[in-house]
Amino acid sequence: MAESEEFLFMEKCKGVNGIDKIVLRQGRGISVEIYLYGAHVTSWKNDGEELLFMSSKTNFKPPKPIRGGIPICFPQFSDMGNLDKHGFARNKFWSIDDDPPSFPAMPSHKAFVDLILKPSGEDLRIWPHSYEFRLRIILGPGGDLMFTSRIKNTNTDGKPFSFKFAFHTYFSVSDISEVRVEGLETLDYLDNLKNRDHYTEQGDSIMFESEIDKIYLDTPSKIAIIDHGQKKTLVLKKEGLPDAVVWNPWEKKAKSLVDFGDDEYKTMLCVEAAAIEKSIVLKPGEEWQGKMDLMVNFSSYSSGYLDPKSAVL
Ligand SMILES: O=P(O)(O)OC[C@H]1O[C@H](O)[C@H](O)[C@@H](O)[C@@H]1O
Repeated sequence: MAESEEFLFMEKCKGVNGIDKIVLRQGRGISVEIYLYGAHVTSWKNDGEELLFMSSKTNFKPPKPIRGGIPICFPQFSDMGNLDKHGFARNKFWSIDDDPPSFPAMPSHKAFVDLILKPSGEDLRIWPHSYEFRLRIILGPGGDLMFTSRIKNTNTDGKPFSFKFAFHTYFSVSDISEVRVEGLETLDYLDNLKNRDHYTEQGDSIMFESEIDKIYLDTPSKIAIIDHGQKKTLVLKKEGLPDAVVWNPWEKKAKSLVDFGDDEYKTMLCVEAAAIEKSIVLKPGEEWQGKMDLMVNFSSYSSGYLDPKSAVL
């Protein structure tokens, strides 16, 4: 292929308000957009169809976080600490890591980017720890979206640090009343709407008819979001992230969020791969790794998606 015709698997460009953006592409309507502000994925398309929810009211104005897509919560989750809600990683400008230490990549993984976040002098006053947070985002040839998150303690004062973490994914759904989530039934959870008290989920797959904000504990490595309205199933696979948050603000809370449309709760669902209940603790020199893969299948049949023998995965 002539150089001028070369397919661009990765492109750097400008997004809303001139913020640097990376686009990963695989052809056939398969693409991902990532803002360097927050290392925030704002779009994931397969077959031309958008799979992530973005609020029509988000304004892409730092230091406010972007509402929708995939924000990263680090080193704090929610208000479980003294930092700003969900920590600072989603409000920082990340850099492209042009010289990432090598770690396994499949030869077929041509659409990828390595990002890095390190603290500035001012950041160290807010959270007095040195770290290197490396994030590799890969768009597979079939449209799978894969994240590897690596956080290293680079403190020179000999001190460990601890943190919580979440990939706060906002999935786009056709109609929240037509959606069910499989993989979380019968699990223990902390209910954010009830003082984070401990409960056990009953019954079958999770369905939605009111506000939900739960931290499921020790969850399986695969969770399926089955959208009957759109005949699609989104599968979330994870490693190193034992917990899973499920959030939908529903009508009343949606109205109280300035960057969220009043009716938009009907077309989104957050299912967040996370490490919350037990903080991760790293000594100087130690590194933690957490992975999340997202896949879509355009059919909403059965619960066979979580069967290890299923052809889907
Ligand atoms: O409004 P944000 O700071 O982005 O947080 C949005 C939501 O994130 C998580 O899902 C939390 O469990 C919720 O309690 C919170 O409301």
